[in-house]
Amino acid sequence: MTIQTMTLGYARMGKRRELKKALEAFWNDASDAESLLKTSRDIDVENWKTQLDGGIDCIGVGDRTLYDSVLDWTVRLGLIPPRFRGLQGLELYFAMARGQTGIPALEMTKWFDTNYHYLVPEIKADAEPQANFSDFLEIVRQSRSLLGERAVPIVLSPVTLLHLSRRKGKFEDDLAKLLPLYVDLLEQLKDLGITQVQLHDPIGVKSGVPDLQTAMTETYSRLTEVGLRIHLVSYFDDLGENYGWVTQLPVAAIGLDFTRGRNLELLQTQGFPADKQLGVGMVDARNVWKIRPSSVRATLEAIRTVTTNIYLHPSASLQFVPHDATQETKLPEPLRQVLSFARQKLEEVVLLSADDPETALAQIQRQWQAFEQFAPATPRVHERLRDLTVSDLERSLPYQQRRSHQPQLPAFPTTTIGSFPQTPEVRKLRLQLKRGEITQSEYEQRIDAEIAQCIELQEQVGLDVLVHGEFERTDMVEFFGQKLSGFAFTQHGWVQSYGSRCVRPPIIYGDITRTEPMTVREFEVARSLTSKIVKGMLTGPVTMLNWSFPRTDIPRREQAMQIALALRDEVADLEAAGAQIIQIDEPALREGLPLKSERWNEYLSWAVDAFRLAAAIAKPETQIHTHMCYCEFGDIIHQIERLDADVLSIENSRSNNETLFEITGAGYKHQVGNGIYDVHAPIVPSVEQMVQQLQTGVANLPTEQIWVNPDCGLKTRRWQEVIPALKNMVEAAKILREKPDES
Ligand SMILES: Nc1nc2c(c(=O)[nH]1)N[C@@H](CNc1ccc(C(=O)N[C@@H](CCC(=O)N[C@@H](CCC(=O)N[C@@H](CCC(=O)O)C(=O)O)C(=O)O)C(=O)O)cc1)CN2
Ligand code: MET
Ligand SMILES: [Zn+2]
Repeated sequence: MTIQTMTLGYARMGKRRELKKALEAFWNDASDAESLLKTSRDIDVENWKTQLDGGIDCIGVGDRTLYDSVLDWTVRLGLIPPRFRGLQGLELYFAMARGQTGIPALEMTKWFDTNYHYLVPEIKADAEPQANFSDFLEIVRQSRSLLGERAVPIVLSPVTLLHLSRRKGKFEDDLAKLLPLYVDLLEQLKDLGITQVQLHDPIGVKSGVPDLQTAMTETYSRLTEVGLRIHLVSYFDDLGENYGWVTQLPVAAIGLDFTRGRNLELLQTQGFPADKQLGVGMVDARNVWKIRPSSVRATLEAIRTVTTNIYLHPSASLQFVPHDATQETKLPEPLRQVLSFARQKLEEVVLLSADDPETALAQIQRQWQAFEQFAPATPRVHERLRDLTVSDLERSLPYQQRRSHQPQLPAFPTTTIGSFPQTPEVRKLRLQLKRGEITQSEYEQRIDAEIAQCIELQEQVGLDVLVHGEFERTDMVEFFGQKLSGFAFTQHGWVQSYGSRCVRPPIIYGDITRTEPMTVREFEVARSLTSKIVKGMLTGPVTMLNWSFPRTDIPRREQAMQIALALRDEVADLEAAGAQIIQIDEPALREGLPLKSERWNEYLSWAVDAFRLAAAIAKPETQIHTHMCYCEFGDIIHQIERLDADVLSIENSRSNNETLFEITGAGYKHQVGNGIYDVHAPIVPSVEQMVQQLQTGVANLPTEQIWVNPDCGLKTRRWQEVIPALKNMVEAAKILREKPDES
């Protein structure tokens, strides 16, 4: 019998990133709300058609968003923090996402272990949420006119929403406030003729969530009374210790991720209730590789021995992969043949549901064989890794001893995180180079002019440690991917990171090697233009891995170590070129932490080792900085210490110094740059605000441990925001130098 197929959400930006362009035009007052909303609707319709034409039986709808879908539910549920009261409509929505002068945005953080960021709902104890689901109902109505019965609304579960929120009240009180609103929503969907809904509840895969069983039991008992078929969907890992009771919840169907974690094992050992349907997420929505025929065949067979009452879907929303691999005509054919982006994932789900998928699977098997002959293998890398010893991961002097050999700077030294505005002009240069309209040497000359301007500006502003500005980089990961062999990069492989911002994650397809220095030229240009210290800037091995699409045939650890070797050589080259300070960014280190704490140690042990392998070659005189953003550290602070970076700069400004408290509470002894302004909001922070932030630092850390910097790179900002903001920041540092104790 043919199996039913379903999708759990689709890429949101449009095939040519139409939404990004529409959003940015709207924010820049170059277009109106009408045309923004039209673009968004058009993308939705296009996506629905793609899924319909792809032969999907049940199409997830309602996940389209103008910024972030968690924010959408926050607004629909009327969970508006008091500082936004008085605002309405799109103005309210974008103020919550991006802030307004005097009104800070909601905090932004990572969506589980992905590079997608959501806005954290804030719920006061006395919140009285008033829901308005009209936009969602309108989307559902539109989808039904095109898709009819196939449209299945995607709803974010109140349990996941609350667990991801900053809350002041008791969990059960907050849940009790939300449940009637959700019941109301399902009633209204039912009135539209809807018979089934997806409730996305990924929180169930995290370990150690308190009172989850009570909350989910209460939620699904209430919601199921409305009389719709509820698909409870979980993804990103297995249900772990929750498997037993989750599968007994009063819902019609449960979707599980069979690409990560050990759901198959749980299914085999604990069974699956005969009265429920099992959603099988077997096509990996988080990576770009085609299915491996032997492995999907085995998984499907194993599942079928437990239950045959199944439907098939990708392992999660397809928002995490680009649109269409057939567009990547510049990639070598043997590689392109084994790539699967969103459109190909649909094909895979459909082919697996067919009565006899064998012919198609055999063809995919042949494509994999051709790929394996083609992918680069470099024995030298394996030899180098095999020959490593413990001392290769160790700086030659401990922190306290090497510190005095390193650059001596004024108290509260000021610096930036690396990037400066990526203006349309800089991007255009790259486009011109790509089209052959300018030569490589013209391109470099123009980049060097940007560097020169940036150095001059930093001197004028009075920063202590300068950077070259990263103008030559499309993105901190893609840039290195383009320089290293073993990485492939795409032309159109965009995925949303947050709001209108997208990334093109490179694809790791072979052993990784560095064929030449990657950053030395621009570093030298910058250094030649100033007598101040210029920091060398690198992206760390774990971040490169986590923000790429990795290979699935060798462990992630090995891939991280290969990248680390390449970076180690780069660190040595930067030092040789005169770098006294080198920053190795690891913003994705924390994001890669497994969702289950019992797997943390395994991950952290190799992740931290990879960083150390890259950094430890530095001489004691060289100061190693690292930078992390959008994460909490409290629970992994000892592993952060083990990185043994001399200076750690952290994102902080949107989360009220919590990260700083976590660090100081744990007695962190190395230097810390507590990000004192939020670079992701288009706002210039005042001197007073930054002095205040710094004073929080002073109250918690000895002065000699404190650095002064923004909370992340400035590439998304405009010069007119950056210049006054940095001037204010330097001014704030000066005030602290003069009278550190006064407020
Ligand atoms: N990989 C990654 N993940 C990250 C971050 C990060 O920096 N990198 N930072 C954190 C926040 N996330 C971010 C993600 C993306 C961007 C960002 O600025 N992305 C740019 C794209 C960067 C890029 O590749 N730019 C290309 C230009 C690509 C482009 O749009 N080209 C145009 C032509 C040029 C033009 O007309 O503008 C086209 O192809 O149509 C370049 O500089 O060369 C964007 O969305 O606008 C910022 C932060 C967490 N995760
Ligand atoms: C997402 S972390 C960014 C670090 C990088 N050096 C930059 O300044 O953009
Ligand atoms: Zn950052």
